[in-house]
Amino acid sequence: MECLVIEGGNKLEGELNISGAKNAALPIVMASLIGEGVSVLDNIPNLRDINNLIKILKSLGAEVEYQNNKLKVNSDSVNKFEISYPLANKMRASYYALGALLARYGQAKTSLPGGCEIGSRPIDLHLKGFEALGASVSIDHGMVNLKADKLTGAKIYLDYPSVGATLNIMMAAVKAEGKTIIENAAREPEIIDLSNYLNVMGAKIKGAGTDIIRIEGVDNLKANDYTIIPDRIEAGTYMMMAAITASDLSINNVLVEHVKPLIAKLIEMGATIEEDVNSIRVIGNNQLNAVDIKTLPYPGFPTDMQAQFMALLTQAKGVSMVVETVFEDRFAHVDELKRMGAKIKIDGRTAMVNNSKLTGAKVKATDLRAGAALILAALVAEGRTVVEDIYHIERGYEDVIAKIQKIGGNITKINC
Ligand SMILES: CC(=O)N[C@H]1[C@@H](OP(=O)(O)OP(=O)(O)OC[C@H]2O[C@@H](n3ccc(=O)[nH]c3=O)[C@H](O)[C@@H]2O)O[C@H](CO)[C@@H](O)[C@@H]1O
Ligand SMILES: C=C(OP(=O)(O)O)C(=O)O
Repeated sequence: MECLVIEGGNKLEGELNISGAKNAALPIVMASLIGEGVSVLDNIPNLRDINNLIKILKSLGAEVEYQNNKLKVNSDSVNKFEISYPLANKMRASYYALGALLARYGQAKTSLPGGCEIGSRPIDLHLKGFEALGASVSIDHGMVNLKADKLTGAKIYLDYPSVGATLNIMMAAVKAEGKTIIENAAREPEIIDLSNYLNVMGAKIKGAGTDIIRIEGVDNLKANDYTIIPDRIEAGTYMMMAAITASDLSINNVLVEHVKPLIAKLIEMGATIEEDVNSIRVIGNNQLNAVDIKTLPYPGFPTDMQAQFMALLTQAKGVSMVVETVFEDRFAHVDELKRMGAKIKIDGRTAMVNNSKLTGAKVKATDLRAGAALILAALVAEGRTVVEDIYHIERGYEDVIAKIQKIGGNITKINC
């Protein structure tokens, strides 16, 4: 097993570059299967999830080359439409094969997806959407089966603005006959990124980024090249890293509008923020104030930043309240932070966080963002922290060790 070893207490300084967005890259890579021919996708982060996705694409018969953050996909050789359990259960995004394969081949079969264990994470909204477009849906022995001789546009109201359901239904609908309208759609930047890519392949999608998405079906999509947006959650994590260590960091290759909810909270806490066109400088200090947050769909405070922000709140003066509304079970990091001395009390979906002195300990990354929160806590803790189960962190943070070392953090990977 590999672990991270972090010695806390260093001030960080300098600049770092943000990688392409995992949660945009995953659906976009899968959507490359819809376009006929070869797509070259740029700014694809080198992550465990992306490498798993490449295995999935190859298992379906696609030709894939990946080098220097560029991914070339030739979708024309796809000749299988089923993803096995060991491939699907390693990641959430395996379910995007449902929308993509249904659109291009009228059939798809996959085991129910994996991903971070942060709640029950059903896919009922995805399946209702596919059914509304005319697909038959069945679940046998844990495998989801979709079949459609023909897809027809429909009006689909999502009970909740699910990111995955919006992306999946958007993919399935691009070649459906007639018009599809997705109401109460998710508005995350990753939805806009997928819509832009599908549109450069010839799709007719309007309204991505608002809660009503309109799709006019077309006969065919032709593969095209595309560059993925920067990762707002990776950017946010390094913003919190500057604040928790009371350091001065410049974070480059960020779309500032995507991290506005985080900027607002850091300013409320008393950090100094300087915004430029594509970069943000965060200057922390030792006098941060307690604040409250409630996670919400975009443009609210992102649930994918809740764990990292909670680590930061342990260093604020006073008591902060964190309410998690998106996932019903996303506080697994609390017990691990408590091992490091964090004073946090949980009541249902609410956590009360007190100012705490953190000390290094042996902890485990229970999921991706929990792992990131532990790195943040360890960088400010007294002494040495050893983080286990770091494969979760490698699902979502490209070159995390090199990036933190570059700005002066004492972090290494060991066999443990
Ligand atoms: C790969 C990826 O992009 N993952 C992101 C995506 O996950 P994911 O797409 O799984 O998240 P959703 O937006 O779908 O989930 C939000 C809520 O809706 C519920 N739900 C969802 C679908 C469904 O069919 N039925 C249902 O009840 C979920 O259980 C959850 O409580 O958006 C989340 C919310 O921003 C992020 O935390 C994840 O990092
Ligand atoms: C929850 C996350 O990922 P996934 O949906 O892939 O599990 C995340 O990126 O924080």
